[in-house]
Parts: sequence; C-alpha cells; structure tokens
Amino acid sequence: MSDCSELHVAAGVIRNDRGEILIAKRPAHVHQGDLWEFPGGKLEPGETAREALSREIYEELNLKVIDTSPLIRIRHTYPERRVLLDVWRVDRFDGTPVGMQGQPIRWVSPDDLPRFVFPAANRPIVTAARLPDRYAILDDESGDEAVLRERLYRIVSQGIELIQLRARRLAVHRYEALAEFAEDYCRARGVTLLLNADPEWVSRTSAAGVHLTAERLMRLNGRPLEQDRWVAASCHDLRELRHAERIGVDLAVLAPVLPTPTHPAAKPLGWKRFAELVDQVNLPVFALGGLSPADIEVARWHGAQGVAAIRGFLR
Ligand SMILES: Nc1nc2c([nH]c(=O)n2[C@@H]2O[C@H](COP(=O)(O)OP(=O)(O)OP(=O)(O)O)[C@@H](O)[C@H]2O)c(=O)[nH]1
Ligand SMILES: [Mg+2]
Repeated sequence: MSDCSELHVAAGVIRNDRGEILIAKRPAHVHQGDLWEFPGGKLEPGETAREALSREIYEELNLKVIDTSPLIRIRHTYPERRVLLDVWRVDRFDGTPVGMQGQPIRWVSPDDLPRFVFPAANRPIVTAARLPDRYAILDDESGDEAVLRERLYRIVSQGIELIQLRARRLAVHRYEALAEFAEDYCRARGVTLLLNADPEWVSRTSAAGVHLTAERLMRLNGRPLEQDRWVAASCHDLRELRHAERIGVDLAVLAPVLPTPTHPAAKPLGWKRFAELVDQVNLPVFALGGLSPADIEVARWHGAQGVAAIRGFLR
C-alpha cells in the first residue's frame, strides 16, 4: 500500500539475448547520485507502474518495452525520503539502448552485478536479477540414493540452474557423501546447489550455499555464510519471512501455496494470501506447494520470484 509520503518508482531489469542486464549510472547531482541503477523513474499522476516503466525506459534509453512481468517490490526508507521500487523484468524490447540524458550505460552479466555500487535499497533487486525462476528441491520419500541421483540428472537436463539438496531420509553421513557428488556434478554444469543441512557444517564445505529449514532459520541471529555464498530459507508465515529478511537471507521459499500430498495437514495459503505476505518483505520469494513450471507466470503476477517444486520438475 503506498501513501502520500512514499515515492512510487518503476524500474526495469532489462535483459538482452546474451542474458546480460542493462544498468545506468545516476548523475552526480541527483538523489543517490553517481551510483549505478536499474533504469526507471517516478510514476506521474494517473499512471500505472507499467505505464511509467515504458515511458521512463523510452525517455532514458530510447527503448520500446514489448513485454514485462513483475520481478520484485522493495520498500526502503532513505534519510530524506521513502521509496516503493516497483521492479519489472523486461525480456523483450525494441531498439538499441542509448543514454538519452548523457548517463553512462552498461550491459553486465548477472553474476557481475554485485561488483557495482547501487543505492542501498537495491540489494534484493540485484539478488532477484541474478536468480532464475525455477528452484528444484531434490528429495525422495524412499531415501534411495540411486533414485536421488537419477532425479538430479533429470532436473539438470531440463536446464534448471538452482537446486536444493534436501534428501531428508538420508542419514547424515550418506547425505554428506551425496552432497559431495552432487556439488561436483552441479559445479561442472554451472548449476547452483544449496545444501539443506546444518549451516555450521555447510560453512566448512565449499558448497555454493545453504538452505535453512524454518526451524534452523528461527534459531539464527545472523547470516550463517559470507556474502559470496547463498543463504536460502523455508518460510510459512510473516514472522519467518521477517526473520529471514532481518538476518540477511538472500531468498525465501514460502509454502504451501496449493494443497500438496507431501504435507496433507498443512493449510494452503492460496495465491491471494501468498501475494499479501510477499509484499510485506524485501526479499525474492519462491512459491512452493502443488506447483509446476506451468505456474511460473501466475506466481510472478503474485509477487513471486518463481516456482519451487519437488515433483513439479520431474513430470
Ligand atoms: N530508477 C531507479 N531509481 C532508484 C533505484 N534505486 C533507488 O533507490 N532509486 C530511487 O528511486 C527514486 C526515483 O528515481 P529517479 O531519479 O530515476 O526518478 P526520475 O527518473 O523520475 O527522475 P526525475 O525526477 O529527475 O525525472 C530516487 O530517489 C532513487 O534514488 C534504481 O535502481 N533505479
Ligand atoms: Mg530515472
């Protein structure tokens, strides 16, 4: 909900065919001057965020936006103003970008974004820009390692770039052995593997990151890994989401959105409640529970980064 003292801003994460993202440098004399930004600007009276986005991108870059969908919404309080940054993905556009106000512009590969200095509000936007829209959870009720390996191959062969190794039924030493194998397998293929395991142990491995259960999340008072590794967390309500935000978690998974056979007793949130919860935190949040890749579009329009699933990516 915006109020009169909150400045509503539309900004675009514009991606080219090579997967690079367009950033621009703010002039020295303006608010947050000399920092890099995602192009965009303030809504004019009567405009929707989407209309403002198209207008600003045309004015600032001479690009025609063809297609957009929501990426993330951030609320941030600077000492001198409060902003609502309404950030959109722009994967289709017409034209060649030009810094129409003389501002320097650059195409940057997503993983290089953290090297550029953005305004403080932008940290979760940079994270969202680097994350894919599918998060596969590798698990199997039987706890059979051969099944888990075969599922890993199937997931990776679909082009999924972010995987959580859950494997809840494995004993700790079997989990650790599978993690070692899966890490090598994923690293060689450019896939990010997050380990759903004790964060202390994960910090001593070379894993790309950790995925915290809600229980582990709530026991932590700070981020368990350095900034160069990923920290994800499972959440079910606002309290857990807010705690994740407070301790500097990079991405959350909010569940269950729809009814699911793995958690028959849990009451589904539904998309409306999901969107209300996501809108109250500055975090990329994946939707989980009864979903498949076919739900990515609806998930995005309810504020999600994308869809997380166990069985949804195996069909
Ligand atoms: N466009 C844009 N603005 C951002 C980002 N991050 C961020 O904190 N902001 C803040 O959002 C506010 C609006 O940005 P803006 O200066 O682009 O607005 P505008 O294009 O309408 O500028 P104008 O009033 O000079 O025409 C500023 O306070 C700016 O500091 C970002 O990544 N992109
Ligand atoms: Mg602007």
